[in-house]
Amino acid sequence: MLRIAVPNKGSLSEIAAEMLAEAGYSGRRDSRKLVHTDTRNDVEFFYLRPRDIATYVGSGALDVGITGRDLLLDSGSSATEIDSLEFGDSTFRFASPAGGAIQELGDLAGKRIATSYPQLVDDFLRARGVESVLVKLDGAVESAVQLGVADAVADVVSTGATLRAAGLEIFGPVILESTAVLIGGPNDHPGIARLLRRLRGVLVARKYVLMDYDLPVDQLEAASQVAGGMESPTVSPLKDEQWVAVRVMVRAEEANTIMDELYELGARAILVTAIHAARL
Ligand SMILES: Nc1ncnc2c1ncn2[C@@H]1O[C@H](COP(=O)(O)OP(=O)(O)OP(=O)(O)O)[C@@H](O)[C@H]1O
Ligand SMILES: O=P(O)(O)OC[C@H]1O[C@H](OP(=O)(O)OP(=O)(O)O)[C@H](O)[C@@H]1O
Ligand SMILES: [Mg+2]
Repeated sequence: MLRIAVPNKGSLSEIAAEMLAEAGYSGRRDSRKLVHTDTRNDVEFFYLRPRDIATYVGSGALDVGITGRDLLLDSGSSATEIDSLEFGDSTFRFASPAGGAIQELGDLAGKRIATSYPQLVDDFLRARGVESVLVKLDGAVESAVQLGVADAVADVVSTGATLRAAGLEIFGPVILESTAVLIGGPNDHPGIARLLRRLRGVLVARKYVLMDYDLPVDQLEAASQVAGGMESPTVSPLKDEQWVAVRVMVRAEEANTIMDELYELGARAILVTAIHAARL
């Protein structure tokens, strides 16, 4: 049985659960349950704090996990990133009082930096030869400057609203671009490849749509240039031999542009439908 660590709370938990459901796995019904077995798919889910997931996976206690790249790097665990899961994006940045004395990385030398990600920040500063004092806090680090326990902060920034509200301003280089990731450890479980295929399938299903249309047969080459499909378009005969029916997968964001171009080539009855699952 494949043992999978998933976030039990926080920014990543809901989307991770949705993604696993779309990938065909059953999940816990009660949010206080910490373990759920999906016997049909031969997997066991462990609902853990996202910050702890890399520790469990890196030690081999669990086979794979879903967590944030920033949390993985901060954990110091030997777990490694298998793939990005394309949600939970955030940027990790330094911030200091707007218009104050700390404006660039070098200004942090000898200063106190509040963060919940001390390992991540320490690795970053060390690699650049900056020596600062890290003040480890559990959360709400933006208040640390106002309250006098730090001179600057290093934290997750999404919209930037929290920083602004605390009178802080981003400065210096990007510490990390983070996203939710699938991580693995020492266990080489055969179920990992299947899980990965399913999760990638969910990402494809979200990104692509199916497009069906009728086309004058002499326009087939031109239409294939507009939308070539994954391997090649599926072409079916119609009763009227001057026409064919064509089916292709296209990127959802490009669907309308492609419909416009196909229409101009003479395509008619162009239909777009959602894909519920995919294996490429
Ligand atoms: N707006 C956001 N705030 C915090 N974390 C975010 C945000 N957007 C994405 N993330 C990512 O979510 C992960 C942090 O999740 P975690 O559950 O530990 O913290 P949280 O969402 O801040 O929850 P809490 O602070 O209530 O424990 C990190 O990988 C982080 O990059
Ligand atoms: O850029 P923004 O969109 O404002 O989001 C970023 C803020 O959100 C998170 O805090 P969270 O709400 O998780 O509280 P915490 O600091 O207690 O973890 C993060 O730590 C930042 O403070
Ligand atoms: Mg938080």
